[in-house]
Amino acid sequence: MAQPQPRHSVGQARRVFFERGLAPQGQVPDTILQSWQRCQRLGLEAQSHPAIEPVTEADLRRMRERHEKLWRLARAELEALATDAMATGSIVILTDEDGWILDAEGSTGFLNKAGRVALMPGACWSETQVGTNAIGTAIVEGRAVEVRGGEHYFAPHSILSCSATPVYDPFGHLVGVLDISGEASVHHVHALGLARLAVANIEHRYFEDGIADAQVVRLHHNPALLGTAREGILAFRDGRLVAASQSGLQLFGLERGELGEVSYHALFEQALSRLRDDGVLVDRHGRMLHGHVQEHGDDRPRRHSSRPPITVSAATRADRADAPLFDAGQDAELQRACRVLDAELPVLLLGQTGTGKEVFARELHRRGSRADKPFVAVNCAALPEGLIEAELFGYEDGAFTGARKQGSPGLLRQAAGGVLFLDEIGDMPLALQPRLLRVLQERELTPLGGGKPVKLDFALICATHQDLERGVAEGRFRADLYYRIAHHCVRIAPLSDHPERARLIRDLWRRLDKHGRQLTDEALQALAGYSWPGNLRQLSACLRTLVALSEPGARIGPEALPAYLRSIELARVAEDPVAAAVTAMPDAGLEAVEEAAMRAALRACDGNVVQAARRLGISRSTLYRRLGGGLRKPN
Ligand SMILES: Nc1ncnc2c1ncn2[C@@H]1O[C@H](COP(=O)(O)OP(=O)(O)OP(=O)(O)O)[C@@H](O)[C@H]1O
Repeated sequence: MAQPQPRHSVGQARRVFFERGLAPQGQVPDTILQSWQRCQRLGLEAQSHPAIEPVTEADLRRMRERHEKLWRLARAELEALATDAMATGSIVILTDEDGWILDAEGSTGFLNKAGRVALMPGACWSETQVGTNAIGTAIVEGRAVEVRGGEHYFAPHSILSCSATPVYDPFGHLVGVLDISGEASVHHVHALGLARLAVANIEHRYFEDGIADAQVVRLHHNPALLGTAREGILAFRDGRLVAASQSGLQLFGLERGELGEVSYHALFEQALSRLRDDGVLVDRHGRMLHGHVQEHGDDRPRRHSSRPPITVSAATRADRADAPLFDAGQDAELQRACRVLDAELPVLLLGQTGTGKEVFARELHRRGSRADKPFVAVNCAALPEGLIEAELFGYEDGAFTGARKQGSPGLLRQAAGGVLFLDEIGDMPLALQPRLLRVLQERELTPLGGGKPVKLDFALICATHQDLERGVAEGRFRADLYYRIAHHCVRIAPLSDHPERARLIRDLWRRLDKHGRQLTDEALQALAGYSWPGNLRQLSACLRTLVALSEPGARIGPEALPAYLRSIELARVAEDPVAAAVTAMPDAGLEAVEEAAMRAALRACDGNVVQAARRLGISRSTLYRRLGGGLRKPN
């Protein structure tokens, strides 16, 4: 990164370089000196006015059209930065990958001043044409660069102070530059940091369109940062890392040039299915990362894409070996909701991901009067926005490009007589909400592309993990649709709030295992002590894996549990001193965390191995093996 230099030393450095032909080592940042040397080799004349010819309005329009994606994804950042820039008398600039300025916004006063040196839309600020400047030099260097006053190669540009950060697409290709420029006489301390943050947001948005034929993984040590620009995003195609965000690369100490070279197994110890099932994945350094997998290219972020976006099925059978479990409270909820549904009124299921909303909806279908008719489940978050309308409402022959020859009846008609389950209703695009509302009110549908209105007959269950009331308050969800679907709400509690997790685990275990496998008390205690952020989905996947990996009749102890249960959560079960030791080292590898937990437990138990092992829920021999000699033997 360019270091700010006192102005007098730049003047001196210019004299040394341009008049005496020597390298002013240490007087300007190396980046600037190297750029001056490149410009000199090109024969640029520093005291002259560079010839910058902005393109015509029509060419600029075409250029913007060609870079529509960059412009669209950068729009929100440009607008936000332009407001700040106005207040500080500076401007924000977006260029393409060659330095052609697509947009400049901010302080009108400074826009005029910058225009006098052709820092304006339609001009090209590549280093070869304009000499050392933040935009052009950032493109050459491939990283953020600050160029202040006299550090610009051409003397007339010394009125500018500019901070530029290149923008890369997920595959590591340079797509543009975001620059903040202002008066050279003012030191814009935060400009480079602001440009970097804005670019991180833009690059993050590039992944919203998905990556075709790739599995996109979003990860972070801290689950609270998932969904923000700080999460690491990695995309794998055929087991190879083909795309990544800057934070994704940083997480593994990788360079952009390594995209396409690194295999999944070089980065992770566990299979990707672990992340899908448990919401956590251990990497090659033993670090536990939280996150989720987004399957194959789509135009919106997906949740739980392991499930197909649309399924049409018959009612589930109650006598299945893995039939769901409902406690007395849930059973009462089911009975009430069943009556509501049979009265042709909609039911809304609310709950965190994996709490069992779809399982609950299927059970409602099974118990209700429409059990012999189809159950049509639509995951609104997993369907591309452009397809939701056609899939739901159907279309006539040739209604839009790509439409099937003979048209499609749409899912609303396919649900005829049965139950339509709209999962993730909170992700229903705003533009489609009035149409859905109309259909729900009129129970009649006119397919896309025209045709006769058709009478509809289905019972509606909606589900979401989102706070829809907040969605209404923030204008993301229509109030009239909300009141229509939220007639009867059922809240499904997260596992962390379950009052009797141990009993639930025992009951689930009995359902899953028919061959006498037993969980030891320690294992049960550890399982019940964990908060299960992925709820029943995570717990159920964990128990199924334990059954699959053990022999009939086996006793399953804590050593068989997944690593995330054996370390951090065991420590939490074991109360404060241990939990404190573990939470104090959020970035440490798993082994180090486990060891810290063991040592803290030993200290808390005054060196008594038996007590410490019990407290941690692990065997004495494991504690001896891991901590070696020097442990006090029990009497
Ligand atoms: N009542 C239950 N009994 C047993 N297992 C259950 C139950 N409910 C859910 N599960 C387990 O959890 C998994 C996830 O449930 P489900 O798909 O219904 O969750 P969800 O709340 O709809 O999740 P999402 O919001 O992510 O779509 C199920 O596949 C099943 O393994």
